[in-house]
Amino acid sequence: MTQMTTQTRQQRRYAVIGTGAIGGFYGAKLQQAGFDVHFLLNRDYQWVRDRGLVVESVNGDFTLPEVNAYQQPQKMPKCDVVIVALKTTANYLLPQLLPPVVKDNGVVVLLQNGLGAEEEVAQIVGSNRVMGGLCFICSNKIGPGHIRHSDYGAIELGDYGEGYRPRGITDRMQAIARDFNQAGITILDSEDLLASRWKKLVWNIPFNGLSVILDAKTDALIADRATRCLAEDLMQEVVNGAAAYDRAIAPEFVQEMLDKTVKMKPYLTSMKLDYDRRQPLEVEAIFGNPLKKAAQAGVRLPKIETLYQQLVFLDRRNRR
Ligand SMILES: NC(=O)C1=CN([C@@H]2O[C@H](COP(=O)(O)OP(=O)(O)OC[C@H]3O[C@@H](n4cnc5c(N)ncnc54)[C@H](OP(=O)(O)O)[C@@H]3O)[C@@H](O)[C@H]2O)C=CC1
Ligand SMILES: CC(C)(CO)C(=O)C(=O)O
Repeated sequence: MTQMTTQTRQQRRYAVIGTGAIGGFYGAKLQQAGFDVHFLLNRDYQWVRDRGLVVESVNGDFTLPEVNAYQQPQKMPKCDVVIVALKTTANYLLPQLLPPVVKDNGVVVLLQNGLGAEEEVAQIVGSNRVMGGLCFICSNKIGPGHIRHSDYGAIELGDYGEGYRPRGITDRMQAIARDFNQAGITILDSEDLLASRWKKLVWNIPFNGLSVILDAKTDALIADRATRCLAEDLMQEVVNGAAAYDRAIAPEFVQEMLDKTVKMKPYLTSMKLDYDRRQPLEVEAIFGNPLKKAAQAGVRLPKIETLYQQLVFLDRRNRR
C-alpha cells in the first residue's frame, strides 16, 4: 500500500456524516487531493482517530494516517459541503447531526440510495440547502476505518428544488463537481434529481430486493431465465412509477441495466450484505417511498409491493 501525503487547500470545507463504504471512500479521496475534510464516526471513532483511514481501491490503494475524526457533530467546524453517507435507516438522526455542521450558506449532499431523503433533509436545513448524489460504485467497509473499493466510482449529482422540481445544472453543483474531479472522482450532471433517483431504482429495486429474498448474487439472478424475467418486470414497474411523475425512462435503459448486470463482477448487493450482518435494511428508502410516491400519483406497482412486503417481514425477523 502506498502512503500519500496531504496538503490542505484553502477551498470548500467538507464534512462527512457517516464514514463507511461511501463516506470513507469519497471523503478519503477528497482529503488525499488536499481538501479540508472532517469525518463524523460512530463505532470506529477511536480507531480512526488513532490510526486514520485505509483505502484499498481498484484505482490504487492509499492510507491517510491522520484524519479529522469526531464523535459529536457539535465538535466539528461548520462546513461548506456536508456529505451524508449514513444508511438511510439512520436518517432519523439527521435533525441532531446536521444543524451544528452546515454553514448558513452551505449545502448538504445526500449520497444515499432510494427516494425521498432530500425532502426530509429540506425540512431540517431548508430546501435551498440540499443536493443529492447517486453513487455508481461497489464499495464496502471491511474493518474499522478500512474501505475496500472494488468497482466503478462515479457519482451522478443533482441539485434539489422544493418538491423535486428540476433545477438544471447549478453553479454550486459545478463547483462541487470540480472538487470531486480534482480528487479523481467522475461526476455526472443530473439536471433533474427526481428523474435520476427513479432511474437508479431501475437497478436497485430488483437486484437489492431479490438478492435478499432469494439469497443470491447478481450473476445467479441474471443467469436464470425466471429471475431475469422477474427483474425485468420489476424494472418495468419502476419505469411506470417514474412515468407517473412525467419522468420518461427509455425502454433501452432497462435493457442497458440488464446488460450491465451480465457484465458485472458477481456482486453481493449492499442490501444483502446488511441482511447477512443483521443490520437494518433500507427498505423504506428503496421500496416503501417509491411505492408511496407512485400511489400518490394514482399508480400501483404490484410486483414491487410484493417484494416490499417480503422484505419488511425478513428485516423484522432478522433483527429480532
Ligand atoms: N456501498 C456501496 O457500494 C453503495 C452504497 N450506496 C448507498 O450509500 C449509502 C451509504 O451506504 P454505505 O456507505 O454502504 O453504508 P455503511 O454502513 O458502510 O456506512 C454508513 C456509516 O454510517 C455510520 N454511522 C451510523 N450511525 C452514525 C452516527 N450516529 N454517527 C456517525 N456515523 C454513523 C456507520 O458507522 P457504524 O458502523 O460505526 O455505526 C457507517 O460507517 C446507502 O444509502 C447505500 O445504499 C449506494 C451505492 C453503492
Ligand atoms: C449498481 C451498483 C451495484 C454499482 O453501481 C450500485 O450502484 C448499488 O449497489 O447501488
